[in-house]
Amino acid sequence: MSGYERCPVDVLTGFLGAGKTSLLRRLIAVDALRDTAVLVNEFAALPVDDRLVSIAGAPVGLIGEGCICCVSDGNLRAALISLLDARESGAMPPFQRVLIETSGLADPGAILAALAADPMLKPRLRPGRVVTLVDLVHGEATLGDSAEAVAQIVCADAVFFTKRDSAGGLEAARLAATINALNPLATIVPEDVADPFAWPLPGSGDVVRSRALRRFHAVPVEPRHLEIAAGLLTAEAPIEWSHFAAWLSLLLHRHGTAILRMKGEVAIRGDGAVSAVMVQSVRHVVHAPEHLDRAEGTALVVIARGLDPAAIEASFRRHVTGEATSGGQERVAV
Ligand SMILES: Nc1nc2c(ncn2[C@@H]2O[C@H](COP(=O)(O)OP(=O)(O)OP(=O)(O)O)[C@@H](O)[C@H]2O)c(=O)[nH]1
Repeated sequence: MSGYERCPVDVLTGFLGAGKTSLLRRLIAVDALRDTAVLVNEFAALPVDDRLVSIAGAPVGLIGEGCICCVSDGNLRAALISLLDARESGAMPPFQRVLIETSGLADPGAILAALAADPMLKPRLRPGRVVTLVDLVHGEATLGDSAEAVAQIVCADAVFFTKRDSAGGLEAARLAATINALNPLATIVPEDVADPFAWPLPGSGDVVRSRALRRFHAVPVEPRHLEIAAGLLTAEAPIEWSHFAAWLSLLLHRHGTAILRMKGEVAIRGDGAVSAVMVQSVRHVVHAPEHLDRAEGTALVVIARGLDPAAIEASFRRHVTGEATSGGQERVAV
């Protein structure tokens, strides 16, 4: 039997692009993840969050491709067991807490329910806190059209608003009212708090959570993400930034509401040298590109709703890389 007590599992969730990785990086910077094993899950195949968090110097584990709540919960289970075994054998530092960053489409209620029911994990882990990030710029639209975002609110212990610098106080007040109606048990963490996991919650966390989970199961949310699909854009050679920027701007202008998220690295051709940037968009909003130390090649994940990723790829090849397409029909007219 292990000499460790049951380890709390905290869950950091929030819809695509809500700011989960950014918060993780800030927590690392203020040393709030000391003694914490971090597991990161991506919906799409490219683990770019690993690279982003690695920039901030944290050890992270990745839980494969897919969304842990409904595609690969076996992966999450295996990752947790190997973490705990490594801690017991001394192969890992003696962490006191596990923090799971879910994919933007995860249903955290399903994750916690699966962990609580697992005979191998139950004696070694206990539920911690679910913190749901809500993006003030896109939160209202997302809660209006995405069952996944609603599910993330419904099982939150705490909700933390992000992108306050890009939105007014009115959005915060409106969203707080919506959130309160969806989940009156969720505490809205004040904006100046650095670590929402450390903000005190009213009452016992376990009592609050079990009530929240009951409430969650009463809500008819379809946890499968059938109409959402991810694609990967790659290029054999570094690309011309101006071509890429023009293509992206037209694509988002025309299909911004269908393109939920784009994230990844673009290798750019320069004067005799290749540079690389991390490019991100959330719906139609493109965030400032972040320069990377080294170029590993263009690899961009696109997550779209109701738009075939193969058509986006065909458009990208035609307008940006100039590479021949494999005969896919180009339905994304940009
Ligand atoms: N203006 C502003 N931008 C932010 C803030 N937090 C995050 N962002 C930007 O929003 C984009 C998405 O942030 P991420 O931290 O990658 O979001 P995420 O939730 O991890 O995204 P997924 O893993 O794809 O679901 C990035 O370009 C961030 O720089 C914020 O508070 N203000």
